[in-house]
Amino acid sequence: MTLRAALLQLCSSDDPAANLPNTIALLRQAQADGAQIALTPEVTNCVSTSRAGQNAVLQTEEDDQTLAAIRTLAAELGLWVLIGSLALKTGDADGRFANRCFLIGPDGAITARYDKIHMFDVQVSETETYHESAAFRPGDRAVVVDTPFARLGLSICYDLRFPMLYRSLAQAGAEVICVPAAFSPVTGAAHWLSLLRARAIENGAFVLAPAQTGLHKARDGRERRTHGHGMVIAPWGEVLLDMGRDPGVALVDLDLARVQDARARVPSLEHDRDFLPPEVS
Ligand SMILES: O=C(O)CNC(=O)[C@H](CS)NC(=O)CCC(=O)C(=O)O
Repeated sequence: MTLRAALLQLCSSDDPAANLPNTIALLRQAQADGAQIALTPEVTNCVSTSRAGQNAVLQTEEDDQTLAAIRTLAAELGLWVLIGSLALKTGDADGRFANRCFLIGPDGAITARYDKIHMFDVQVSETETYHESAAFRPGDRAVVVDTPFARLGLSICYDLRFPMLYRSLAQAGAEVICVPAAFSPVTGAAHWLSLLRARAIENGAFVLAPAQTGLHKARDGRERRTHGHGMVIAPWGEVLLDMGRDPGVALVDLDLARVQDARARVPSLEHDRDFLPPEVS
C-alpha cells in the first residue's frame, strides 16, 4: 500500500492568528497535490521567545482557533492532519502550557493526542540556552494510533534523543513514526539527520519529521532561529525527502511494505531481550 504524505515546513511567528492563514493554504495545497495525510511541525501555532508573549496569545484546547480551523478544514478536504504540536494553556496551577500533538481524522475528529514527554532544558552554546520546562509541563504517556493506512507512533522534537521511547512505539506496532520539530540550528546541524536515521533504522519504521525553519521574530523584538530540513526517512535508512531551509509543502509516496521488508532483513525488534542493569566492576 502506498501512502502519499505531505510535510509542511513553517516559519511560525509568535502570533497564532497571523500564522493560521498560511498553514491553511499549505494544507489545501497538500490535498490538491494528492496527499492523504499532511503533517505540520512542532508549535505550529506559536514559536515564542517568552512566557509573557505566550500568555498573551495562547488558548486552551477548547478555545484554540488553530485547532478548530484545522479540524474544519480536515473534514472539508477529507484529509488526515497531524498537527505536530500546538502550544496550549492548561489551567494548571503553575500556569504551564502543554506542547500537544493532535492527529485529526478526515471527518475532523481528534483521533489522538500526545503531550511531549522530554523537555529541552539545554545550554546549546555559550549564548544559547533553552528552558522548555519553565513554560511547558511534560506529558507522561507514549501514544500509538491506528489509521486505515498504518499504525502511527507519536513523538515531538527533543524526544528524538530518547531511543527507548521509539522502541516502545515500535514494540507497540508503530510502522510510521512522527517527529515534528523546532530543532535548534546548532544541534540541528550536528545531530538532526543522524538521530532521525538511527530511529528509522533501529526500529524498521518510516520517520516523518516536519520542521520549523528560519528566523522567527517575536512581537517583543526578540528572535529565535530553527534548523528546518524537514525529513522523511525510509525504514532501511534512506533519506526520501530533505526540505532544506525554505518554508513550503513537499510530498512523498511511502511504500508501506518497506516496513516489513526492513524488519524481515534485520529482525532486531524480535531480538529485544530483558537484561539486568549494568554491574559496576
Ligand atoms: O519552546 C517552544 O516554543 C516549543 N518547544 C521547542 O521549540 C523545543 C524546546 S525550546 N525545542 C526543542 O525541543 C529542540 C530540540 C533540539 O534542538 C535538540 O534536541 O537538539
